[in-house]
Order: sequence, then C-alpha cells, then structure tokens
Amino acid sequence: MSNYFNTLSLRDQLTQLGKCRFMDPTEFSDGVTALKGKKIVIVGCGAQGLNQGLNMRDSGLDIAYTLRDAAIKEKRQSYINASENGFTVGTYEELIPSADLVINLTPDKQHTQVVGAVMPLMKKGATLSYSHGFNIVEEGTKIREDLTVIMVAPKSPGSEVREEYKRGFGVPTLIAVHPENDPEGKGLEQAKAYAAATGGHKAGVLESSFVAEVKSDLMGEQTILCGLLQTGSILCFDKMIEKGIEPGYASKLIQYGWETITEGMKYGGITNMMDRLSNPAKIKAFELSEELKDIMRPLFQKHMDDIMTGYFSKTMMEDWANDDKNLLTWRAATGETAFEKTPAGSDSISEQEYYDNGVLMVAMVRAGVELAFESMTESGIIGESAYYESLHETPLIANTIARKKLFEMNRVISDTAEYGCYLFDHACKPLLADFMKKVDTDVIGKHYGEERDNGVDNAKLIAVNKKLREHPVEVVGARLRESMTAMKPIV
Ligand SMILES: NC(=O)C1=CN([C@@H]2O[C@H](COP(=O)(O)OP(=O)(O)OC[C@H]3O[C@@H](n4cnc5c(N)ncnc54)[C@H](OP(=O)(O)O)[C@@H]3O)[C@@H](O)[C@H]2O)C=CC1
Ligand SMILES: CC(=O)[C@](C)(O)C(=O)O
Ligand SMILES: [Mg+2]
Ligand SMILES: [Mg+2]
Repeated sequence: MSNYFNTLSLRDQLTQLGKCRFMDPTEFSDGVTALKGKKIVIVGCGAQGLNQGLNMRDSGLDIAYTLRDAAIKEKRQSYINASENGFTVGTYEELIPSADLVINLTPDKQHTQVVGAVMPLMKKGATLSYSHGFNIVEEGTKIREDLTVIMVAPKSPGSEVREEYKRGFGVPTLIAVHPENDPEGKGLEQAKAYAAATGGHKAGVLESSFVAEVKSDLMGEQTILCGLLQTGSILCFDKMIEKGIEPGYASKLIQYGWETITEGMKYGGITNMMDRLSNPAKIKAFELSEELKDIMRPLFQKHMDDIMTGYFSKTMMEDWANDDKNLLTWRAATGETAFEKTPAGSDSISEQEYYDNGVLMVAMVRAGVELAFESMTESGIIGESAYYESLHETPLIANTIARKKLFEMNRVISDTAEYGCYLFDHACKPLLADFMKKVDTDVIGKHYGEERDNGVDNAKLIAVNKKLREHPVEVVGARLRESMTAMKPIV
C-alpha cells in the first residue's frame, strides 16, 4: 500500500482538499431514517467508539460492539465500557457477517490489521465507516469493491461528543464518501443519518472528503488544539513558579483557564475572547500574539507541509513499527512536568479573573487559532473546515484539560493526535525560549494593568479591534455560529 494522496494528480489533490460544503440543516430532515432498523456494529469501544455508540443508541439506532478476542476474554476496559452500558458485545465472527454498517473506531495504528480481519467477514454490499481518513489516505488501504466506504468525523474529543449531545447540542462533523467505494450510491444518505445520530447536525456538518479531513485534522490536532495548549500550559506554569506565584494558584489558573477563556471564543470568536479583557490588556494581548505569530509561523507551516507530503505519517508509522517507543517515552515525560505534578489549589478564581490574570494565555490562543487557520487555508483547505478544526474545537480540547490536565487530554485524544502534539511541543518550547525570558507576571498570574487606569490610545485600540474582527476566521466563524442555535454554555 502507498500514500493515496501522493498517487493523485495535483488537480485531483486540490479538488479533494477543497471538497467542503456546509450542509443546510434542512438536509437532515430525515434524521436517522437511512440507518433505522439496520444492524450497526462498532469495532472498538474507546474514546470515540463508546461515546458515538451511546449517542447513536439514544437516537434510536441498533448498536452492538465487536471487540478482539483478548478484550473479551480478559474483560478489558473496552469490554467493560460496552457491557456496563448494556450493549451486546461479540466477536468479529459473531457480529460482522450480519452487520449492515461496520464502524471502525480502533486506533489508526491498528486499522490495516483490523480492516484485514473484518473485511472478509462483511456481507456483500455492507458499509464500512471511519472517523478519520488516515487508513484510506495516508496508508492507501484498498477496500472490497462491493462495499461502501464512508467517514463521519467528529471535530471533537470523544468525551465531548457525548457531553455536547447530552446538552442537546452536538459537535461539528465532517462526512465523506470514499470516491473509490460507493457502488450503490447510498454512502451520503448513510453518512448523513450517522451524523444526525451523533448530534453532529446540530453543530454543523460539512460534506467533505477523506483527504480534506485527514490533512486538516492532523494539522489542527498537532498545532493549536493539542500541541500549543500543551506547550502553553508548561511554559506559563514554569514562568509563574519562576516568578514566585503560589504553585496551587498557578496550576489552577492554567488547568481551568484554557476552558474559561476559550469558552468566550466558542460563543463570539476571537473577538469576544479579546473583548473580555480590559482595553489595555487587549492591546497587550494583541501585541504579544503578533510576536508569537511571527515566531511560530514557520513551525505551523512546517507541520502543514509535513502533513501534506506524507512525511509526518511516515515518521509516525516508523514509531508504530518500533512499538510506539517515542509515543510512550514522550507520554511519560509529559507526566513528569511540574504542571502535571502540581495539584490545582483551592483558591477561588472568578470567571473574569481567568482573563485578567491570563493575558498571555489569551495571546497564545489567538496566535494559535489564527496561525492554524492561515496555514490550513494557504494549503488548500477550505475556511469552514479550518474553522471547525481550529477555533471551534479548541474549547472542546480545553474541557479535557480542565478535567485532569494534560493527562486527560492525551488520554482522550487519539494516539495519532498525541504523537503529533508531542512533536509540536518539543519544537515549540525552544522556539519560544527567548520570548518567555521577557515574560513577567503582569501577563500571567497577576491582574494586568490593575495598578493604573484604563486609558488607551484610541487610534491604537481602533486598529487592534479592526485587525481582530477582520481576520477570515472571524468572518467564516460568525456565519457558522449562526446555525449553532442549540449551543449551550459549559462554563
Ligand atoms: N480520540 C478522539 O477524540 C478522536 C478519534 N478519532 C478517530 O477515531 C478512531 C478511534 O480512535 P479512539 O477512539 O481515540 O481510539 P481508542 O484508542 O480510544 O480506542 C480504541 C479501541 O480499539 C480497540 N483496539 C485497539 N487495538 C485493537 C486491535 N488491534 N484490534 C481490535 N480492536 C483494537 C481498543 O480496545 P482493546 O485494546 O481493549 O481491544 C479500544 O476499544 C481513530 O481513527 C481516531 O483517529 C477521530 C476524532 C477524534
Ligand atoms: C479529538 C480530535 O479531533 C483529534 C484531536 O483529532 C483526535 O483525537 O484525533
Ligand atoms: Mg480531530
Ligand atoms: Mg485526530
């Protein structure tokens, strides 16, 4: 097998990268009908598997789980996840042959082996589904011609797929039908019904492609969503400790700060997040983020380039072949950081204080979201897709850090995302070393500008506001958020 994307002509690469149609909510008026009464079997019951299955069953679909023999025999966590939630659990041989839809929610590293095991058992004309395009695009796996291949990819960690559904909302979702596998022309209707069953249609669905999803998803997760939140957590915490801020306070400000400040962004874009600062703090955050953008832009572009050429996938698959040596080493090292090892203190921190005392964190979020959006759209990914993958998903990832710091984030996201997060973190920390030397507690840990009045230069404030509001991520975001009528507050 070889990288499918690299076998395409530039014309076809651009066509598939550019496939991105925002679907009108009325297109989901049939709800789950296309899958009602169908036998749906999910392979794997982990972060996505369990949470998608719970939503789909609550939406009225017939869901069962098939796990590898060892998981059943040893009653592993995945077996417990499925059985304790009342689902039927069976072996491949027991459940796959009668399945109309087989949903592969195993780790990307396992896809070739899993698909090789389940595909021979699938009945003629069944459908195989993924939630990430890696196996089809980066590995070039070929699927039996009579099978339909679809993708329903939540732009969210598995835990928040369920949490947003329980709030009566959902998470933005990309759906796709693999052009090489749609023999009966039923793929799109099934993908729509599947997306509706997870609640995705309430947040927004893009009719996309396997190529567009995988290239944007890898970029978002490696940079703004996981990489920069990890780097920012560690650098901001270490700076506060260096400057004498009480460790418990510093830990709490970061652990819950990302969730708080990005919740403001989820509702009203970067503009609203920045507007929550005082005028002097907003100008300071703007200046810091402009500097951060200049420093980090080459790194964001390198990640995008390495994803587009397949170089990232090649290096990650070398680690797969080496028993995940790097992934496991980097995971252990993250657990040893001072931020991870310092419990959040008991200080009460008001919602506004997270903004006032976290100006640097606000600056990092603005810089990261804009850079990720710019790097993606400059490389052929369409703005709506880049928005979901950068701005909207950042608060969903931040929710995981609020639960149990970087440990929880790296546990819930995919191993693929975790690997890319560490790559970015290892490169970004030294890149920001000189920048961080100039940072003091006025922008992280203490209330910015408390000691002076709120006066600012009007011309400068007008210019800052204009720059923030006119960024393309704000323009496309305002349009997409109009359809998020069921969005509920988390903080
Ligand atoms: N995590 C996330 O938030 C997101 C993930 N995705 C995609 O969803 C897919 C699933 O990812 P995720 O939910 O993180 O995966 P997890 O690692 O959380 O869960 C994987 C599941 O697969 C099982 N599994 C592992 N190895 C094998 C194997 N060789 N054969 C059969 N089953 C196996 C595991 O059970 P056991 O080991 O007990 O057998 C576990 O139940 C991936 O394609 C990922 O890219 C997409 C969006 C977000
Ligand atoms: C949660 C999600 O969307 C990620 C980061 O892409 C993943 O876990 O792969
Ligand atoms: Mg993702
Ligand atoms: Mg991913």
